[in-house]
Amino acid sequence: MFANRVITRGFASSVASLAPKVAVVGAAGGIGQPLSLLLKLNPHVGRLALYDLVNTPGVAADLSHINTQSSVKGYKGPEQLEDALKGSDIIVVPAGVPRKPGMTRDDLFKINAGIVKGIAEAAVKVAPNAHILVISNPVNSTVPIVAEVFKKAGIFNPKRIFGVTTLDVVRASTFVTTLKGGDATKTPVHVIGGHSGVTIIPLLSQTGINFAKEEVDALTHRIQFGGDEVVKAKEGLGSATLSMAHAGARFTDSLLRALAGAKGIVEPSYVYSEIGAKHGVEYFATNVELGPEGVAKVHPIGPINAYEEQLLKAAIPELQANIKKGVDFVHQG
Ligand SMILES: NC(=O)C1=CN([C@@H]2O[C@H](COP(=O)(O)OP(=O)(O)OC[C@H]3O[C@@H](n4cnc5c(N)ncnc54)[C@H](O)[C@@H]3O)[C@@H](O)[C@H]2O)C=CC1
Ligand SMILES: O=C([O-])CC(=O)C(=O)O
Repeated sequence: MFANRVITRGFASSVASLAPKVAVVGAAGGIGQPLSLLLKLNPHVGRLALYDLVNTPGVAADLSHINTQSSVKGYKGPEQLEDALKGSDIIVVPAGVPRKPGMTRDDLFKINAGIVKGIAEAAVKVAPNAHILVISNPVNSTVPIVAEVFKKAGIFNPKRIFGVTTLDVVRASTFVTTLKGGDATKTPVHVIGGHSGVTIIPLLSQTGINFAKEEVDALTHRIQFGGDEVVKAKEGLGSATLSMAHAGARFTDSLLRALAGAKGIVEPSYVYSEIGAKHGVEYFATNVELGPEGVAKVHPIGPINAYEEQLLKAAIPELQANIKKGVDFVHQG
């Protein structure tokens, strides 16, 4: 259900329509700009609010000339953050610094933790019912940061906070079909765990495809470290932006459709999870069925083989440490 439905008139239309509001925080960045473009093209978006510390008036002016139904408004600087978020149904957060070669996602914590915490605090004030889609790394820690800010305010709703891990399944489908053939758009791969290195656990046994042991090793490594391929290729100029914009737009589109009542929409996401709790972690990525309230059902891991059991075992201590770091940051910071 949309948190903040309002009636507005669509572009060039005399018919009043419901207008879900999506805010993008970090909208002028490498992910933010193409993501905002894809959202401007999405017919389910009614109002697009673009927030960043810099350049958003220009990005908004540019996108506003596209003849789709949604309105676009730019907001710049901390004094405009609350106005940008106010009344949002969905807040997508690709704000913060990206990796350079040699860095881990956890190395970004120092800068990005404070950025994400500040955005969550503003959301608590002006958009307490918004669904928050966290892209900023390290996702394993930034999702707990958002959750703890909402818990502190006494309004935590686990159905509304998502770590966007869609890029992991997008990559997994691409890499599997590159090796084995087939249509990547019709070859889903269940990827569970978190969003960094060994915490990314592809469940290749669930694809129904036969792999040799060396193929499983190579694919697992490539899916776990796909982000590093892009960081290396960009030679210090950042990490994945275009593929991430696609992944973020896909997740936002799925959620918008589910909020509007569409059934059977399943996307992977790193969420507060009873499935995770069984393995000793509060947050865990698995397939999630989306519904009118956000998370409708967190799907179980499903059958896994001995190889994947080992991957899971290796992931848990790192995930626990990443989650604790995020939780502690909110209570100490
Ligand atoms: N979840 C995932 O699968 C992925 C996550 N990422 C992460 O997304 C984040 C953004 O990456 P890029 O767009 O490439 O970086 P970028 O540096 O190109 O853009 C980041 C934007 O955030 C803005 N920003 C900084 N502080 C802000 C604040 N307090 N409020 C609002 N905006 C603020 C900057 O001005 C900049 O425009 C990084 O942390 C990166 O690691 C990147 C790829 C995939
Ligand atoms: O690798 C990075 O730092 C960005 C990211 O999360 C990804 O591409 O999966």
